[in-house]
Amino acid sequence: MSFSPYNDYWKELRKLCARELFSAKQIHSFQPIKDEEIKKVIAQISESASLKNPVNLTKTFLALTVSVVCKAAFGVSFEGTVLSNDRFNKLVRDAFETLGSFSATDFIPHVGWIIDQFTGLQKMREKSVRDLDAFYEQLFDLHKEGDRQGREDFVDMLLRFEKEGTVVGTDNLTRNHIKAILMNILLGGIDTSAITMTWAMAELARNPRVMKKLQTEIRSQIKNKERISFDDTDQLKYLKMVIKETWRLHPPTPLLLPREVTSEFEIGGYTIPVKTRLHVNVWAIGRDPDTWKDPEMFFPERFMDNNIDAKGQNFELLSFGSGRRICPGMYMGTTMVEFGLASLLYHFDWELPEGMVVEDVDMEEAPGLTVSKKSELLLVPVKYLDQ
Ligand code: HEM
Repeated sequence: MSFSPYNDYWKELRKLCARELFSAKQIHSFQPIKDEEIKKVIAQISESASLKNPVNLTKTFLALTVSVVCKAAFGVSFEGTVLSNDRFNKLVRDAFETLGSFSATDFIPHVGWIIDQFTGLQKMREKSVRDLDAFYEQLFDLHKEGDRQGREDFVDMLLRFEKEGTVVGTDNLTRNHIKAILMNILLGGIDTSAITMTWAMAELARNPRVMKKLQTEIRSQIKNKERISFDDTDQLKYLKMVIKETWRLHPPTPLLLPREVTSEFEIGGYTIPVKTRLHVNVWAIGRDPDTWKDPEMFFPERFMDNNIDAKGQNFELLSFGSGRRICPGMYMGTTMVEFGLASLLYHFDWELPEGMVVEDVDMEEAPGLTVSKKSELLLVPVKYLDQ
C-alpha cells in the first residue's frame, strides 16, 4: 500500500484527531450510541435464540462497529440511505482488499506499475478510490449547513476548519486532507475491532472452560443492571486477559503499518540501508516459543502474573503497534471490544451449531492488510434466563 511521509503536517493532524475524536472524554460521550446499537443487536440475537437459529457473529460484529464508528465519528447513520450497511461493508472490504494487497509499484521501481496494470490491481484500486470518494461526498452533503441539528460532530468540525482556513502544521486544512482523515478512520477503526471480537468468540467456542469462567465473571459483575457501563467493563479483569490473549494469537494488523528506514543500522548481523521498507511481524512475535510458553495454546491466565499490555511499551504484544505511528484509536477500539464481548456473553450462552464439535471450528486466516477469520463464525445463542 502506498503511504505518505510522516511529516509535521500529519503529526499535527494526529494531534488534532487525538484531541477531537480519540480522547477518553470524547469516547465516554459516545456511550449512548453504543447502548442504542447494542440494544438492537441483542434484540436481533434474542429472535434467533427463540428460533434456535445460528447467528453469523462475523457479520454481527462488523455491523455493530460500522454503526457505532459511523455515528460517533461521522455523525450519520447509514440505515435507510443509499449507503446502507451492506453496501457500506462491501465498500470497506473492497478498499482493504485492493489497498492492502501486494503492489508491484511499491516494490519494483520504474516498471512495477506495468505489472499492476497487467494484474488489474491498478483498475481495482481506482474503482475503490472512486467509490470511497463518492462516499465522502455523500457524507459532506449530509453535513451541509442547516440540514442538521444538534451538537457539532467530527466531520462538522473538520468542514468548519476548512472554511475558516485553519492552518494545521504548515498548511491549510483542505477537502482532500479531510477525506484522508476520514479514510484512515474508516479503514483503521471498523474492521480491527470487529475482527478482534470474532476471533475472541471463535477461541471461546473452542475453549468452553475459558468461556464459562469469563461468563461467571461478567454475570457476577453486571448482575441485573440494564446497561453495561465503563466502570463495569473496567472491573472485568479476566475479560481483559481474554482480549490480550486474542490479540497475541490473532493480531488484526499482523505486519503493522510499513516503516521506512531513515538512517542505516545493523541488526542480527545485517546492515539495513536507508529507505528500506520494514514490516514488523507482530503475528510471529505473538507465537514465539522463546517468549511465550505453549504459544499455540489459548490460555488467558498467562497474563495473570505480569503487567504486559498492548499499549506499545511491551514489545511481546504489539497489537496496536508502537512509537509515533501507534494506533490513535487504541482506547476507542479496546472499549468497543470489551463492551461488545461483555454484552453478548452476558445476555447469551453460545453453542456450536448442531453436529459440530470443538475441533470443527475453523481458524484459518484470510490474507490481507488486516487478517480476519476466513470463514464466517456461526454460533447458536441461548438466552441467559437469570437476568
Ligand atoms: C481492536 C481495535 C484496533 C486495533 C487492534 C488497531 C490496530 C492498529 C495498528 C496495529 C495500527 C498501526 C500501528 C503501527 O504501525 O505502529 C493502527 C493504526 C491506526 N488506527 Fe487502529 N486499531 C484498532 C482500532 C482503531 C479505531 C477504533 C480507530 C479509529 C476509529 C483506529 C484508527 C487508526 C488510525 C487512524 C491509524 C493510522 C495511524 C497513523 O497513520 O499514524 N484504530 N491501528
